[in-house]
Amino acid sequence: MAVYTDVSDEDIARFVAEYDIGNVISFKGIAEGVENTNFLLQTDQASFILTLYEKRVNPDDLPFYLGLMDHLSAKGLNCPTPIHGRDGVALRRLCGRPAAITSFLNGMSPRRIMPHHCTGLGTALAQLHTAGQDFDMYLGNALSVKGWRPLFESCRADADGVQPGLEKLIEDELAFLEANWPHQLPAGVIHADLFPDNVFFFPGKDDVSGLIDFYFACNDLLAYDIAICMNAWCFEPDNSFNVTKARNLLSSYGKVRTLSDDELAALPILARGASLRFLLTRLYDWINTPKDALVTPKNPREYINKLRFHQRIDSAGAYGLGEE
Ligand SMILES: Nc1ncnc2c1ncn2[C@@H]1O[C@H](COP(=O)(O)OP(=O)(O)OP(=O)(O)O)[C@@H](O)[C@H]1O
Ligand SMILES: N[C@@H](CCO)C(=O)O
Repeated sequence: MAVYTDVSDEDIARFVAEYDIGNVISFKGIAEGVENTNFLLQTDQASFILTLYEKRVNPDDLPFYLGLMDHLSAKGLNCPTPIHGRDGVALRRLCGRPAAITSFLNGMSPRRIMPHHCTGLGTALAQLHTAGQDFDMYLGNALSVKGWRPLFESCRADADGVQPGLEKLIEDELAFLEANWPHQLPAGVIHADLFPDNVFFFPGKDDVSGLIDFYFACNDLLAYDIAICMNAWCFEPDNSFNVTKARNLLSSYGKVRTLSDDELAALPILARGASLRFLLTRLYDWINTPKDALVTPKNPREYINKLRFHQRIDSAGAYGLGEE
């Protein structure tokens, strides 16, 4: 569960009085999610999400995230819209934490991922990249190549305790990625955490109905975001790679934003980087989450398997391209 900060009825009534969104009729903590405290807030006008930003979010980065959601919503992308108070301010404080209200999105994240979900995902991801091109704020990716080594150093001593040989696997992979990372590819705003729990669909529909959780968004290589999605969406629970899902993702993306030959050629290395990034953050959480914590850390081993898969790939053809 993820309600780290308790908010009383009086606190919420006082907070909502700063906005023109009606009177509170219900207010409930949301169990899903691990990073921030989220509440479903219903007023006599509409439903909203109230988020209190917890430790992992740097408060200095919040204007970027909220500004980006404002920008993308204005461009017609279905993402949470920050609600501004009567004074025009969207980012406030509640119970000692930075807090904001955003619009509630209907739809559900898919429980079982089917190939058609990956088609919708590719379209939505390319729309996000296109809509983000003229966003005028910049936030570097703290979790790209330069950030991986310090993260590794902070948990390398415990790596082999999670899986024998893991320290060497990561050390070798880091050295490879640091030497070969394709820094020159087209860049822009990326979501950077577009896992199935952050993508909504209406039942029986192929198109994405909404994207949420922009709190890892940043400026980085656009194709790196595709690699993150490929890892999160195109492997089956038994760790096998589903080439149909990958083909659907890449081909629907390409219909909205053309992928250059250089981006396509770089996909295997980007996918290795995307595997290492989530392997490292999961490894860190696995080692550092107290046993009695309210949240269960995600298993890093899943990303060892993904990394090993991409290490064996030498061209993007293995991801289903050219097979349509
Ligand atoms: N704008 C929204 N509309 C509808 N539901 C939302 C919205 N924002 C969040 N939720 C709900 O709250 C849950 C948690 O949100 P979110 O994923 O942003 O939390 P988080 O703590 O940042 O989690 P994580 O980083 O682990 O994915 C979502 O799974 C979804 O059910
Ligand atoms: N999506 C991340 C966790 C939330 O940021 C993961 O699966 O490791």
